Amino acid sequence: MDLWLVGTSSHGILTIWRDFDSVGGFREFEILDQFNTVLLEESFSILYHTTKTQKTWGFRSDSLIMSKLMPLPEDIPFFLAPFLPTSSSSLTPKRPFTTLTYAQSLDSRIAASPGQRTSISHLETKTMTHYLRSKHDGILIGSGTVLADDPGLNCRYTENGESHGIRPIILDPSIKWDYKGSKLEQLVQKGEGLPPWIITREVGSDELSEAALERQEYLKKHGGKFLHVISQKDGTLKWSDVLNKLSEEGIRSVMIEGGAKIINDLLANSEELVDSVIITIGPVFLGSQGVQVSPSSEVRMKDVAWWSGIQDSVVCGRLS
Ligand SMILES: NC(=O)C1=CN([C@@H]2O[C@H](COP(=O)(O)OP(=O)(O)OC[C@H]3O[C@@H](n4cnc5c(N)ncnc54)[C@H](OP(=O)(O)O)[C@@H]3O)[C@@H](O)[C@H]2O)C=CC1
Ligand SMILES: Nc1nc(O)c(N)c(N[C@@H]2O[C@H](COP(=O)(O)O)[C@@H](O)[C@H]2O)n1
Repeated sequence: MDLWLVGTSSHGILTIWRDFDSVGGFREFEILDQFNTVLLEESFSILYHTTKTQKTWGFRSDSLIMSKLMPLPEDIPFFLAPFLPTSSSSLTPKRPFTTLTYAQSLDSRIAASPGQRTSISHLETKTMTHYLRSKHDGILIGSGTVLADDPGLNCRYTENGESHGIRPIILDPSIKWDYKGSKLEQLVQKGEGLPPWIITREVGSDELSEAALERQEYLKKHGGKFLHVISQKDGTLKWSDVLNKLSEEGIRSVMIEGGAKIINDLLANSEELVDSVIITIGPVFLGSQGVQVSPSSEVRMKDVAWWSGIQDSVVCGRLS
């Protein structure tokens, strides 16, 4: 369990840091998030009163309930509209409408180091991400991301009080990730998320490790599903096959969030598979140890539009 430190700045913004080395107290801090204090949930109120007096306070991560999202900036729906799936998207069953979307630093990194969950987006653009989730049937990430981030992959944006169930889809060909005990499982148990689908390569059960078979059984028992795709000679899966499989399963739109391997592959090779690209850019340099987005060759975007908010900018476009 991590220790957390909370403090307010003079202009009333609550900042949450995570103890970096977990030993010897708070020596180095990773700034996790900044919340406008009025947006905090009830459970934060004690912390809020404590921090209001400029004191700091340590608490345990299991008592950290995520803040509510911010109100969505009014101009965001209009700005994003040309890049979103519509009700007539993907009526042809070949593949879903596919949005590639992620948050990056100024030096094109999506995490501070491999395997480290790193907050780049401001609460405002995080809210935009949840709005995007509300417009898609599925959200896809790779095994590297699920293992590093233990993400929630649900949609917390509500419209007229209605919530949207988005299907978490994980490209995990060798079933490395364990659903048991994950944040995703906790959300499903609370009725705040859907059980995930796992895309694996089509192999006989004798080719899977004992641990992978156990993970598979557990998830199947708890509402998850495995989608098998025939791999190429090098063991990788063709994106057209992956998307085709999702389409067969009724997914009409999917947002692909990462990580780096997946983003780099799709940017380099898949202009005919990706309909929109939506990138949040946060004002931070994550440094040369960071996980880099940089496709193997030049890629240009067309139909480009920019939006700027409190802290971040967002660029949307299509691959040319
Ligand atoms: N800032 C942001 O918006 C985001 C940041 N991230 C960060 O990205 C990092 C993870 O990135 P990365 O390590 O590159 O991992 P990825 O999430 O891209 O997963 C890579 C793995 O996915 C599987 N995979 C990918 N493509 C294929 C394919 N075509 N066929 C078969 N399997 C495939 C492979 O799994 P296997 O090895 O099991 O065969 C591969 O090793 C994390 O630190 C995370 O925090 C992630 C998403 C968004
Ligand atoms: N939009 C965005 N901004 C960041 O700063 C991020 N680090 C990410 N990461 C992606 O979001 C997933 C986490 O989602 P939950 O909030 O846990 O549902 C993570 O797995 C990355 O795909 N995104």
